[in-house]
Amino acid sequence: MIKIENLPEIFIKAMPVLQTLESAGFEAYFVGGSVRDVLLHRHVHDVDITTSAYPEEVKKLFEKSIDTGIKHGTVTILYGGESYEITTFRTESGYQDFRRPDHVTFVQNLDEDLKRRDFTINALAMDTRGEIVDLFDGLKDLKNHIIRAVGNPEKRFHEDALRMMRAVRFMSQLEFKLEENTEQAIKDNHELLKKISVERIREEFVKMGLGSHSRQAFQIFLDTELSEDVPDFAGKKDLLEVYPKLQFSPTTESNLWALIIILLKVPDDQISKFMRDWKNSNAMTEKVERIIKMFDLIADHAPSDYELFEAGEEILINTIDIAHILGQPISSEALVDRYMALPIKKASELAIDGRFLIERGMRPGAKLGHTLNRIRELVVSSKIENNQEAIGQYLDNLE
Ligand SMILES: Nc1ccn([C@@H]2O[C@H](COP(=O)(O)OP(=O)(O)OP(=O)(O)O)[C@@H](O)[C@H]2O)c(=O)n1
Ligand SMILES: [Mg+2]
Repeated sequence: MIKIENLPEIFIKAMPVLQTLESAGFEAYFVGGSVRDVLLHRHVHDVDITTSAYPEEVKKLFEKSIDTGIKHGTVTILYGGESYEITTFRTESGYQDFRRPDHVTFVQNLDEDLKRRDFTINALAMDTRGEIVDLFDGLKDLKNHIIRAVGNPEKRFHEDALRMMRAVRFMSQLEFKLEENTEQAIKDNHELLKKISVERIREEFVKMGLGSHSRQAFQIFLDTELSEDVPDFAGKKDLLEVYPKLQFSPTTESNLWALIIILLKVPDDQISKFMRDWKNSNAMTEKVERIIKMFDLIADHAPSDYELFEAGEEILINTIDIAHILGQPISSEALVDRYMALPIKKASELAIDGRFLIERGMRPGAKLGHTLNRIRELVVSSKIENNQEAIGQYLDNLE
């Protein structure tokens, strides 16, 4: 049996939680992503715990708990300033709608619980001594970089169709290959994805897009036809085929969307609909629209100082990145240098505000706003210095 020495701090901190459960006569293990990631020497972001104790029994053992998903056997407990999800050993039965179990059945042993998990690499458990429970050769698949469904892949995808998206997401994040039968089952069942909420699909899609092997994973996302069952992608395979052939991958969520929108040739007036179809936030939509606008602008002409200012640092960097990914010849260094040399980079850095104009006798209203904009433009393009004296002089000359 393999045993992990030198467990990361996050496990050490959680150990008393497992020990509390064990002392009360229950079994308890770390399970899922945390065990996989520690074995891969990847950062462990949270630990999930599975136990033979029923939710009510778990709650009795800890002072503070929250009923996060008590129907599904999950309680969140607070311990040592951290929160932990503790889920009772369970199987899932009766997946009428391919999404969520109709009801869960608690089971008395770990084996039954591990059997209903998605992939072999996610079906590993670790006990309080750091010993690994590996019923489905998950360790071998970890070593060989393979994503393989636990048992019958068809069954696993019928239980929860999102798992098909999780497969390509893990390919991208972990740089793993998809086992043949698992891939075939996705090809045969991709349509089940239509039953899954867009929010859940989006989460996996973004993780796939931002993983280190996103272009390879994207190819499988297309080959398996999963792409036919997500919003606005159906029938667009020829346009999306460009993605896996790109030189680089996007590194921000906004750039992932901007890139997809550019590849799909979504017209400007349809971008917000596209973003809404994917249930993106208004803030994300606005950012993506600004990046695409700047991308088009840069393709059309060398931006003025004021256009650089209006874009702002984040949009500019993202736009340069997109141009880079798409192999567009732009002088990114020169653009960044010019941006860095702008006299002001934010509207709030202007030496005057509306009050300054009012004190000089201007009445609040449209004209004041217009004057303020004009001054900002002149300051940004270095035609007036950014101080009250120089701006005052400019206003004197206007009168
Ligand atoms: N559709 C799903 C979702 C989750 N799981 C199981 O629940 C564990 C925890 O799920 P989750 O936190 O969503 O994924 P992780 O594998 O932990 O990956 P991440 O690092 O993204 O959290 C998984 O490892 C897997 O064993 C599953 O079988 N089927
Ligand atoms: Mg997890």
